[in-house]
Amino acid sequence: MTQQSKAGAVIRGTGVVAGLAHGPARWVVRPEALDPAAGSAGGASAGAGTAEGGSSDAGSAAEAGGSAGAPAPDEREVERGRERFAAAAATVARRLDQRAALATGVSAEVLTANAVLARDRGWAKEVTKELKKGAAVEAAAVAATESFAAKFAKIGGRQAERITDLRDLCARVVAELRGLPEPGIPAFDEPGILLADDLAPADTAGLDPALVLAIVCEHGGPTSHTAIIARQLGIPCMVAADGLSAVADGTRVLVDAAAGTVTVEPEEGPAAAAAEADRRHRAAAATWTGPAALADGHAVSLLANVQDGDGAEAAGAGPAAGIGLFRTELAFLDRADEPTHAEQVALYARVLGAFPDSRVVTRTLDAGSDKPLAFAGMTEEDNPALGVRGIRVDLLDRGLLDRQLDALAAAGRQVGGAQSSPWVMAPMVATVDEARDFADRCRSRGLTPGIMVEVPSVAVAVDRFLPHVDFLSVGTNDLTQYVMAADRMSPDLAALTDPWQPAVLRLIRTVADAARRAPDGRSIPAGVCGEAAADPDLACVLLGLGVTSLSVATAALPHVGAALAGVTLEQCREFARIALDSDTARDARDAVRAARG
Ligand SMILES: C=C(OP(=O)(O)O)C(=O)O
Repeated sequence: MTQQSKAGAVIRGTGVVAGLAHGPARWVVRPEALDPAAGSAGGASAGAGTAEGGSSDAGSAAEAGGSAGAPAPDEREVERGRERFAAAAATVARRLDQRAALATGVSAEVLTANAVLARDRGWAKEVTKELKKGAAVEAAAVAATESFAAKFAKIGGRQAERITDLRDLCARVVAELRGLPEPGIPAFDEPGILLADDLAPADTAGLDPALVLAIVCEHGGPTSHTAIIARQLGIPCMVAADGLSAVADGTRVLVDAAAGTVTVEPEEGPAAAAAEADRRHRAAAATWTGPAALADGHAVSLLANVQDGDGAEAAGAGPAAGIGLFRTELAFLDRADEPTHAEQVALYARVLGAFPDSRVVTRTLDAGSDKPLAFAGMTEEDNPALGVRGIRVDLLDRGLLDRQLDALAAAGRQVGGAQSSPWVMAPMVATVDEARDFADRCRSRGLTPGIMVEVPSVAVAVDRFLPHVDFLSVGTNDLTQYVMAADRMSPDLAALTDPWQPAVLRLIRTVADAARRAPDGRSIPAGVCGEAAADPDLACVLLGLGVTSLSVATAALPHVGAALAGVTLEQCREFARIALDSDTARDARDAVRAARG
């Protein structure tokens, strides 16, 4: 750990909002109140002024977790503790409501959701249970919180990411019980980089982007509230930055959220220049309105990735030229039963209707691995990323894919016009047989068939697949996972699953070259719809490699569009040459970034 504090040391994490920032580190101080031991009946009531325990009962105290050694209380003491907790939680909830009223969008929603959590009856009940075991009210609050945190951690996923919200609420309630000011963000007297174990939503929602240049958390995940709000505020953000605690408050750092790095005490001149260049790029993005084109006038097909009707309509209202990836499985993740034909038609028609005159690419259900669908009939597997997922689910239930294609064809007929023969692609295709079978089933319904290029077998032998399909779309997230043999979900392997890996870029070039020279003199569209396309520098490289479209999250469109507007096709080709000529992902990124300036 100590070596990470040295000048030039690099801490790695996961970037969740791209951007670069340079400035002094400012730590959020963790409230000591969250240490259960500090809140026990014997030692935690400082400030609150009362010892919640009463008569002695060693047996119940031993069971009390945070209250070990505390005597069993009488009913009045339990009631007093319950009332004090309820009053403190109500005060915290009221303050959150007040802040929600001043906030907008996701920030307001998050603050309101946390106010609701502060009033949660289950939490209060658990606190009473702890009080009855003899815990002081603060220890009871901490123990009840930790009991829920353990349950959330067991459930995992998004629920686990709510642990931070819960602990933050608990810290606020304990501070209130002690008569102390609420814990939170330090005062910024100059712009700086906010560092934290993990940020609480109540903190993130009130951040001033003029002062907080970037956020780096030692913990947290890409879908945590911190990430969501940072994205809304446009603040570069990194999570899972292992070893961050070794960076002392006040140390100057350079955060590169796109690369997922924090450099401790970097060389001042280059760091300041890089941050300034990034600030310029972001300012250009703020004013970019499309349509996408290169500086030499070459039009670029810049499309949106969506997952439901709302997302499609939001994309339709912006500069996207269409939809390059509609992830249908994400629309049904919470469904126990397969959506009916009518439900599917309604959803697909809404998405197709968002771009009545342009391309909308629907991906058939990519169920499995990190996106389990309850109704897809999958069983638990030891190695789900290499198991039954995507088009392979057809092995379990052939009807599922057919019914989805039927619904999409019906939606296309309903919307009509340019959408009467919707583009549809299959995920996880690995063999020519699968591609041919999928294409036949699409064509028999009047659909336009394509496949994702995400299994290396397709990229390596792409010329054998081209005769069967009308378009290709490279899913760089999975392609990188499978080329590098590195789980895309593992934060420890983030350096391997970096889409700048030259081996991945070489495969993309192979695919783009082959698609341009498809059989029968055809030129088959070959786009990229993975996260790689949302990195402005890498987007330039991908165009230089010859891909025909880029599809990115709607929020990333202006960043990519503005970057493309600043370069010519010849420059993109040069960036591609530089990247392909690199030995490592980091070298490729650094060299292209330096060339782009
Ligand atoms: C776009 C992709 O698919 P997913 O939804 O699995 O990220 C990809 O793998 O790049």
